[in-house]
This record gives sequence, structure tokens and C-alpha cells, in this order.
Amino acid sequence: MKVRRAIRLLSTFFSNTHDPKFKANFLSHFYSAQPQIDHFAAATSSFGTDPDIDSSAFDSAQFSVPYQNLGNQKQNPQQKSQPTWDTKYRDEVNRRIFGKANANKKRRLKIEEEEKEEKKRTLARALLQAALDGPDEEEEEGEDVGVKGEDQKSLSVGIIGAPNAGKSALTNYMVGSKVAAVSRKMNTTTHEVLGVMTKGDTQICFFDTPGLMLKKSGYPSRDLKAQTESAWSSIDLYEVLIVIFDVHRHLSRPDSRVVRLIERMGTEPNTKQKRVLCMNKVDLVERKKDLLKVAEEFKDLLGYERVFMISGLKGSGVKDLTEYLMEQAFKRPWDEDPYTMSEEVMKNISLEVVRERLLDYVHQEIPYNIGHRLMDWKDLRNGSLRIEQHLITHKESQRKILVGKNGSKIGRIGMEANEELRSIFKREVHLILQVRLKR
Ligand SMILES: Nc1nc2c(ncn2[C@@H]2O[C@H](COP(=O)(O)OP(=O)(O)OP(=O)(O)O)[C@@H](O)[C@H]2O)c(=O)[nH]1
Repeated sequence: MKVRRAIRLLSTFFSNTHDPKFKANFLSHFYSAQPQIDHFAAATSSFGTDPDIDSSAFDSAQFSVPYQNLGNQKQNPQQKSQPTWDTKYRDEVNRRIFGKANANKKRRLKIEEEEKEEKKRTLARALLQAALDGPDEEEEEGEDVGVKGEDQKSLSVGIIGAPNAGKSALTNYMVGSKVAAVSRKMNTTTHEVLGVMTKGDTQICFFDTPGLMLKKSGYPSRDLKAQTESAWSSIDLYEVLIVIFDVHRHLSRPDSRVVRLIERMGTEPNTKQKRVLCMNKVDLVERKKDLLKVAEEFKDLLGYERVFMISGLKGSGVKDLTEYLMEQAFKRPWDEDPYTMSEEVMKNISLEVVRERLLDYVHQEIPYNIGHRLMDWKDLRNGSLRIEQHLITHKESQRKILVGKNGSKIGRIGMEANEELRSIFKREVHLILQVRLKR
């Protein structure tokens, strides 16, 4: 749709232009993969001159498709199915089968780094989807626009669980699927806002509780005592605490530390906090009877007001959980500006938009190992946003595919991404994409 609109704009522009020389020049601009001197000089200034790097560029400034306030269009960017491959499992397999426990610390760090990146991207995708979807019917009912301070309701929700229990996936699902607006920011190392959901008059902030080390007894480890103590004491700050665990894993290989955590949280009363138990990853459990068995196992834990069987990834049961949380909210002004998108989120969205367009145009031709980096992000004085991203490949053949004939592919990717970013950020965007060959 958007390409068509851009093409339409270009055709109108052309039909009003009669100078054939001008047309020819313009077209050579449009399709040229060669950087245009002025823009390129600016675009590469942050890079220095690396003789080993060859590049081709798209610069949105060369294509004067006028900015229009495109509003909150309903769009459906075809979401590519993401590999659900979890590198932790690969690591575990290597460790068990090949005994590579400590073989490669660097590799582990790299994997962790990749996982972090993937999480950021997942969040960005969810936010992007939400931003593009616009408010759905349910949200329109409650219209959060202009909800007065005295009518606002808020709730803080902490999520606790072992690594891999699915805390992020659940939050992303809740925040991403029903978001009227979103923001995400880091507070301290122990309080990370996982996401903010604003729906109707209610805003729910989800907090991660990282850094909680458990001993076999289910109590905090003495290692890193100060750090973990502050993390543990922070748990009480939330009005609702979600204790989440991987029920599929529990059925096959129960982890005593997780069981103790569930028991501890379910027995220790806290009159100021409601606690719920979430049996996550139910989609992986084949025999649903097994779920009842697990529910039975924890039925005497009176500290939990409710038990939810959910799939944070696929969404089953999440609606009930969300409704429950909405009901718990207190009359209190919102903590977060629902329309704030943090810069970090915006940056990730910009990468994600380009990545999606890339996948649309190069499909499987481009392996996932192509480097994709945000090189520059600037708020310009005229109110526009300058975004520079580089696609880095080691192979000339890949560079050619990305650039396309006379730069047509990178040009198209750039045009579409630029327009999409304008409509998401509601401002003029100056996008520069460079395909670089690193020898
Ligand atoms: N099948 C299935 N997989 C899930 C579900 N929830 C999470 N996962 C997967 O489990 C893995 C861990 O999920 P995360 O959401 O990252 O878990 P986390 O608790 O935030 O992990 P840490 O950040 O390590 O504490 C990911 O590969 C998810 O895709 C679910 O409901 N069903």
C-alpha cells in the first residue's frame, strides 16, 4: 500500500514535470546505489575512512516524497515467524552431550548478548505491532485519551520466576497485544520496567525482579548478599506479585528451587500484596490432565489468590489474567506518560522496521549473519529525526543482492522503511541505509 502511495506521489510529480533531462537525472538518483557526494560525506562522517569497507547507500533525503501526517493507519506488517530457538538449549545440549561446560566462555557471553538483543527485538516488534494496529474496539470503548488524573487507575505488578520461566514473553504479550501506548525504561538494576500497559482508564506497570538468587532451600543465596537482599525486599513493593513457572518443565524435570520459591511465596502472607500463581507454557503440555495434577500439588498454598494456566507466548489464558489485574487497579494517577516511547524503544523499532522490509525483499537469500547496526540517531533542529543504519556483509555477492540492480533494492527498502517510520513516529524521518562490504 505504502509503496503504491509513494509511487503514486512520484507519478504525480512526474506528470507535472516536463523536462526530460530532469526526469533522467531524477531517475538516476533514485536507482543509483552510488552515494551522492554531499549526503554520503555526511553519512560516513561518523565512520572514518576504512579502506577495507566498500559501501552503497540509500538516503531518504534524495527522495523528496513529502511528509504527510499519516495518522494511525491500520496496517498489517506481515510478521515473520521468528525462530523460537532458544540458544540456552543448544548450550545445554553441548554441555551434556559434548561436555563443553566451560569450553567457551566467550561464546557464552556472545550468546547472552544475542539473547538480550533478541529480547529487545521481540519487545520492539510487539510495540511496533501495537503502534501500527492502533487502538482496537475494546480500547476505543475506554478511550485513554484525556483520562483525567482523578479518574486514572494504576497498578504495579512484579513478576518473579526462575530464568526461562517466561516472564518477558508474558509481559510482551500483555503489553504488546493490548497496548494503547507504551514506554519502557530502566530504573535500577533491581527494578526493571518490563512494560507498561495502558487500557481505558487503567495503567499497569510490569516489573521484572532480576538478581534473585535462590538456594536449594528456596531462600536467597548468601552470595551477592547485599544485591539480592535489596532485590528480595523490593518484591513487597508491588501491589500484585505474579509467581510464574514453566509447568512443562515442572512435569518432566521439577526444579526443587522453583518448587521452594512457589511454596515460599504461597505461604508467607503479605496483607498488602495479592499474589497469583501462573502455570506457564501450558501449550507444551500434551495431556491437559497433567495440568490439574500440578494445580492439585499447590492447592494448599493459601497465599495465592488465584492460579492461572497460561501460555505467555501463545496467549491462552492471558486474557483472564489481564482482566484480573485490571480489577485490582487503584484509583491513582498514572506513573507513566502513556504516549512516551523511550528512545531505546524507538531505536529498536527503527531497526525492526528496516529488518522487516529487508526480509520482504531479500527473503532467504540473506543469511541471518548479516550485520545490521544503528550508527547514528539524531534529533535535528527542524524537528526531524536522522537515523543511519548500516548493513554489513563480508561477501560481495551478498552486497550485490542487498543493493540490487542499480541500487533498486536498497532504494525500495529504504523508501518503504522511511515512510513507515514517519507514520510511526509521526514526524519527518531522514533515513540513511548503507550496505557495506567488510573485507
Ligand atoms: N512454548 C512456550 N514457550 C514459551 C512460553 N513462554 C516463554 N517461552 C519460551 O521460553 C523461553 C524463555 O522465555 P522468556 O520470556 O525469555 O523467559 P524469562 O523468564 O524472561 O527469562 P530470563 O530473562 O532468563 O529470566 C523463550 O524461548 C520463550 O520463547 C510459552 O508460554 N510457551
